[in-house]
Amino acid sequence: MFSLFYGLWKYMFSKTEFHVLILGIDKAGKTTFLEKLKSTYSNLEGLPPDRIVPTVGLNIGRIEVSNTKLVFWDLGGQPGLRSIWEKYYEEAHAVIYVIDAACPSRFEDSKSALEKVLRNEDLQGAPVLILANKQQDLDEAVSREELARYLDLKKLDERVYMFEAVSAYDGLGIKQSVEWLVEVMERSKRTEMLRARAGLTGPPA
Ligand SMILES: Nc1nc2c(ncn2[C@@H]2O[C@H](COP(=O)(O)OP(=O)(O)OP(=O)(O)O)[C@@H](O)[C@H]2O)c(=O)[nH]1
Ligand SMILES: [Mg+2]
Repeated sequence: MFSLFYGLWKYMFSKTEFHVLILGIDKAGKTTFLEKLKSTYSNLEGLPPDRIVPTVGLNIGRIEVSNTKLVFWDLGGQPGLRSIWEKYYEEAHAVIYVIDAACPSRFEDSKSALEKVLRNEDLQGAPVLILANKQQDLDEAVSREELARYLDLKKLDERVYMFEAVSAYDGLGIKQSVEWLVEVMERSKRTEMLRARAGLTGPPA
């Protein structure tokens, strides 16, 4: 009986917490993006870009958006570190994949790393937010449309995804991207599955 009421209480009153993985090859701008996110959604000043160093371990960022808690896991994208990504897949509600839109010489590496992420069974059903970063402040950045064509995003039909142009420096595109992410995570089958696995099932009918 107690566990029934406890389950009900937990379902009704605990704030949902979503885990979002930030992936992408090195220098894409993942950590800069996370710091901008933190300063956009909290009173905390994010680290300025000139104090951000390449990620070797894990950076964690927490924000709250419309009563929903988001925990971001930002991992290093250097080739030797990418094998660590998959250790976080099972617990992730969604993925943000960051691409440096101003560096065409690395598009191929970025595309194949993205395809590998999308193929992984442990991320089945996870919504994916693909971000073309450095979009506004660098003239050499390719357009959102051109990058979408290169990535061949049309073939992602079965996946819940959004492709957005952002700038981690000035915040372009950040709010609409995060709002989309919260909305899709709230009603995704993946969230239901992770909730059930954590014992947070809904109240009995
Ligand atoms: N112009 C411009 N530069 C950016 C932007 N975002 C990031 N950068 C720069 O890109 C470089 C890499 O940024 P990081 O945030 O360290 O990249 P990362 O993806 O976290 O890299 P790893 O931790 O090595 O995987 C830094 O020099 C940043 O200042 C942006 O929106 N515009
Ligand atoms: Mg980093």
